[in-house]
Amino acid sequence: MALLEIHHARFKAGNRTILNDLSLSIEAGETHVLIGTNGTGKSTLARLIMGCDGYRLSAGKILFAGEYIGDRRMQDRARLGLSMVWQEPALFEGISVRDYLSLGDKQIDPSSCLNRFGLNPTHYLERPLDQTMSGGERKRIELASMLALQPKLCILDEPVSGIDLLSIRNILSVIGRIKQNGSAILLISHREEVAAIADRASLLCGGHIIASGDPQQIVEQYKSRQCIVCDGQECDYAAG
Ligand SMILES: Nc1ncnc2c1ncn2[C@@H]1O[C@H](COP(=O)(O)OP(=O)(O)OP(=O)(O)O)[C@@H](O)[C@H]1O
Repeated sequence: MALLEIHHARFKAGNRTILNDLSLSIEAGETHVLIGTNGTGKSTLARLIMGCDGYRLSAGKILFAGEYIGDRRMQDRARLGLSMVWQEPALFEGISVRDYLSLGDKQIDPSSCLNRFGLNPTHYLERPLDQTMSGGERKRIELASMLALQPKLCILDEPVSGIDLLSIRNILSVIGRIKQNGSAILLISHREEVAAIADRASLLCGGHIIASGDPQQIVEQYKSRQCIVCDGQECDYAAG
């Protein structure tokens, strides 16, 4: 049994079909990268898995650890072990970095989480997570929280966007650490170096998974556009 199973998912916004007959499975402990052009439905899929307001399937189902979660609220899904770092880091006004990193397993030392992301605890532990922090800093702190929370599945939407070039390697190695902690990871990214750390990849086109397999092969398929059935035009898969 896979940890996450999505069967024949369909999602409509108004009368537009965004995801169509989408099936995907992620095994426990697996790192899976989801690749696809802008606007093809990657973040929409992540919101559906997380149970964001307004994101419910019109057909198909999502199972987590064998349990149907389609009718569960976001907080309940988090309790089951689903976590996400959003493409645009969230603001947690009023909460300090120390408190934020202590929300999960109390055994985990917030200072060591920060150190692993190249953030000096002396400068960050007592600071509030607000607009005074840069986007890159907030993103690193959210990623650090995945080390502390140890979710069963964490979804990382564009984990290196907003991260400076010199720090990308460090971020990738900490994602490896999140994996070593036992979390399965769904990476949403266009970047080859991110795909390279995955065990498996899936290619999304027009709201439909059109190929899954070895990350390098999927990246080549994506780059060569062999698989982009819609060739940048209105996609056949979205027509249904
Ligand atoms: N609630 C909604 N209402 C209307 N349109 C929506 C809604 N949610 C998503 N969409 C549309 O669905 C399409 C897919 O959006 P999504 O953010 O999932 O793309 P993406 O693959 O993550 O793109 P990117 O790589 O640019 O981040 C877009 O055209 C978006 O405008």
